[in-house]
This record gives sequence, C-alpha cells and structure tokens, in this order.
Amino acid sequence: MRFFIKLSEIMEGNPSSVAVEYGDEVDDALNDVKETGRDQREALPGEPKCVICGRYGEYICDETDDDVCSLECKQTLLCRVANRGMQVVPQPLERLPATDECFYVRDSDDKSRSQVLTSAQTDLLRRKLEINVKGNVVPAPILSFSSCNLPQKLLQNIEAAGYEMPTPVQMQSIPAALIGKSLLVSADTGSGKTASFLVPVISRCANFRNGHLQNQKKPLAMVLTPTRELCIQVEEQAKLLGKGLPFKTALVVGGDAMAGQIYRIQQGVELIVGTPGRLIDLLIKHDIELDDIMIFVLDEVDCMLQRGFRDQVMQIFRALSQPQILMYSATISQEVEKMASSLVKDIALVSVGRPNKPNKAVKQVVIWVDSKKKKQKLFDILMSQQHFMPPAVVYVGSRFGADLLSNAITVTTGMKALSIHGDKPMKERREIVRSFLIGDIPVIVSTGVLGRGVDLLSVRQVVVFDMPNSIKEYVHQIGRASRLGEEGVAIVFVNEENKNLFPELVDILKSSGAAIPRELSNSRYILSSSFGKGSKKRKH
Ligand SMILES: Nc1ncnc2c1ncn2[C@@H]1O[C@H](COP(=O)(O)OP(=O)(O)OP(=O)(O)O)[C@@H](O)[C@H]1O
Repeated sequence: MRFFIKLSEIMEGNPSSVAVEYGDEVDDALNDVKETGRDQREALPGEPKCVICGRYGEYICDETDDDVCSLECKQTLLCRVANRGMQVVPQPLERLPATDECFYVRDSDDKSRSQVLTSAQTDLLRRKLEINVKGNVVPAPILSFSSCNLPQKLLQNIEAAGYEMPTPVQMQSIPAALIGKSLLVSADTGSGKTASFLVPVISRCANFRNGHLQNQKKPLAMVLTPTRELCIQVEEQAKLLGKGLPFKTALVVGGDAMAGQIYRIQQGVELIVGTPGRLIDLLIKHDIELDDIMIFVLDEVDCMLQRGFRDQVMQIFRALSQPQILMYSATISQEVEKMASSLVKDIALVSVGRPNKPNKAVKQVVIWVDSKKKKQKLFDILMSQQHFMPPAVVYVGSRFGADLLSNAITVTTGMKALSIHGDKPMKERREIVRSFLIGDIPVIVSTGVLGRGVDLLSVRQVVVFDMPNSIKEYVHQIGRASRLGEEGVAIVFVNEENKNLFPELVDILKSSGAAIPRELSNSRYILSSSFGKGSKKRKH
C-alpha cells in the first residue's frame, strides 16, 4: 500500500484523473484509510503493530518503511524522524502528505516559480492540507516562498531563519495577503501564523518604500497584539525577517518609556507593533500620522475584539484610512467572524485544520484534583523524574497566586521558579522570559500573559494549575507545549470549581482522544448538559 499523494500528478496530470495513490486503488480508497489511531482496531496476535501506538499496523509508511495504523500516527512518525534530523522528504515537489502539518513541499529549485495550479489542483491541494477558504478571488496556495515574488533579501532572511518551506497557513495566507486581500485566518497554535502575516507586511512595505521616494517616512503597517510579551516577540521576528530591507520597526508597549518610542517613530519606521492601550495613549498625547498605514494586523483577533480591547482597537482602526486588515487566531467564533466581516468589505476567511480545537500534537492529561490538593500534586509532578519535562510553564488564575505558587515551588522542590504577570515591571518581565528561554529557570508560573501567541520554543510541557475562564484560553495555553507539530504534554487540573467548562472540556477531550477522568465524565453537569440535546436545558 502506498501511503502518499504525488504532487507531481497534481501539477502535471489531467485534473479529472488526479490520482490519490493507495496502491492501485484511487479516490475511494482514501475513505478507507484510517484517519486516527482511534479509528484503528487492536492488533491481533502475529499482526504488525503500529510503531507509534501499537494498534494494528495496517499500512507501511513509505518514507521509513515502518508499520503505522493511521494517517495520524504516520504524521507523528514523520515528525519524530524529522526532529531526529533525518531527511524524509523524498523528492522536491513530488510528494504531499495527506494531513501532515509539519511536512511540507521543499523549495529546492526554480521549478516552483513557473508552476501555476489549475482550480482542480488547487482544490485537491487545499483538501489535502485541510485548508478551507471562503470568499472571492483568493489565490491558490503557494508551494514555496520563492514562488510569490518576494524581495530577494526577504527570501534570504526567510532561509536564514531556517524556514525551508511554507507551512499550510503560510501557503494560503501569504499569496492572498500579498495581493491586498483582507483576511480572517484561523489555524492551530504553533502553526506559523506570525510569519504568515509578517512576510506579506514586510514585502509590501519594502516594495512601497522602494517605489516611493519620500522625505517623511510615515508608518505603513501596524500589528496589534494583546500582550507586551507577544508584541516583543512579533517585533523581534519582524526585525529578523526585514533585515537589510527598507523596513524599520517600532515597539509601542506600556512599561517602556514613551519618549523613546515616539522618537523612533518620528525617525521613520515602516511597522509599529503594539498593545492597544499604549498606542491610544501615544496617539492622544502625540502627533503620530497614521494616514499611510496600508496594512492593519490584529493578532489573536478573538481576544482583540472582545470587550476590554474592542473599543480601543476600534478607536485605532477609525484613525486609519481603510487599510487592508489581516486577522489571525487559533480560536475564531462565529461572532468574531461576523465582527470581522463588518469591519471590512470583501473579506476572505481562511481556516487550516480543525478550527477551535487544541493542536493534535499536544497530549492532554487531565487529572481530577481538589483545590486543596493541587499544590501537592504539582510538587509531585515537578519532583518526578518520569513526569517532569523542563522547561515547563504552570498557568494560574491570579497574579497573587502566581507569586505564592512560584515561591512554594522553590521552597518545596529546591528548584528555581519565577512568576510572571501584569503587576511586574516590564524590565523584570523581559528578563524572566529571557532567563526561562535560555534555560536558567526550569519552571515559570504565569497568568495569561504567556497564555497566547508567545513562542516558547523549547517548552514541551505545560501544567494548567487553574483552569482559565474559557475553553478558548485553554486551547491557547496548552498550545504553548508544541511548536510546528512537535509533541508536547499538557497536564490539566480540574475539579468541581470548573463545572461551567465541563461540557466544552469533555467535547474537546473526546475530539482529541484524550482520557476523561471518571469524576468529570460522571459529573451531573455533563450528564445534564448532554441530556436530550435539543430539548430544554435544566437550570442549576
Ligand atoms: N515555514 C516555517 N518553517 C519552519 N519553522 C517555521 C516556519 N514558520 C514558522 N516557523 C516557526 O514555528 C514556530 C511557531 O510559529 P508561530 O509562533 O508563528 O506560531 P503561531 O501559529 O503564531 O502559534 P500561536 O497560535 O501559538 O501563536 C516559531 O518558532 C516559528 O519561528
């Protein structure tokens, strides 16, 4: 059984006969291939076993010759192999995996420049990469960074960053954003959304500057994010990708002196990255001209359009002259879709993978534990050689709680743990994140400030000590345990106090194939919520 689709056939073949190859069988056979390990049966004695999960190894992975039970386990296998540094991509532009987020088309020669997909090929490619698109005139996904006329220097910077191939969300949103489309994009945590807006922002800004010689350089693009930490990270990545181009950035966040930020903007920058509060402050107190802003990015858009941020974001938006808007998150509700569509006419909606669901690469281990026993349970985990995988982030619900818990960890386990939250000065927050990222601190206890967007590269374990207020935030928090499909673990403490989240949490756990603690599945809050779907709900 051959376990791949040949991209060369998408590219060259007659669209009506594009073959998805599973041995000699075509299309229909696709339905028979097990998507996940859960769809597969146990192996009978003497039968091959999946090298990942041990179920019936019905298929042979072409790239490694190992037995696997499903597309999901094949993906996991390929990720592992890739992480071990083995070359598993067989031929440039030859093979495209069925649902493999971390296994992309390699851009190794110039062939891709001339390749234009027909609409049938585009549909097939989108189906394979789980890309859904709604809206008019959305270009086909790109197969390589070099296929969309990016400035040469930007291509070099992308390569220097180690990005060999675009991820699926980049494949679709980069070409669409480059032609000026406004987009609402949802894709998994850790799937490369940041570069998917930075690449077009940098390209469009650099091209504009090269084409318009002006003395006064007003900002051309603005990215808003909900936290200072995320702004810092986005600006750093923008600098890296924009190096050597006419592309300067300014960071506008609270906690840093405003004078320096204004000075920098007045010297002429292309991109402002900031939090809404500080930006409004700056706009009210100082004369910053925003009329040249042509791209407005809302990262973590669902959070940015929530009460709390929405008014500030709208105030900033109204100060701009109808820019292209790019909006991104791993969690986008219908309400956000409606709000986004009302902001801008002719918006395109792009979603990659399973919207609003946790990243499949994060294993969720949910433990029922009473509030009074949570600390001890956490200490047990941190002191267990088997279960502790530093560096780890522990998420709590309050600033005070973060301080108390980090002290308690240090006292009880002897391990260095620090807290991070909104009451700490900016300088200290920067230093804490830096020490954590370079491995000086094995455990960081955080409120929501590190819950969304931040790319904590080496983190493979998070502990959700206090469940956040919504399942959306939960999806983002546990998403810190995996980047680009690498496997991670989220240990999650739940108890009766989180009852308002039980129905959604159980749905999420079921859809991820995670074990559900007995107390949770037997809870009357679950039983009553699933009782007679469509009939009236009981009131508690
Ligand atoms: N094409 C690529 N090739 C290799 N690595 C990439 C590529 N694109 C992005 N990355 C890396 O993948 C990691 C995750 O990307 P990023 O932080 O943008 O994810 P995200 O989708 O914004 O996640 P989240 O929703 O959690 O914010 C980063 O370390 C980034 O540098």
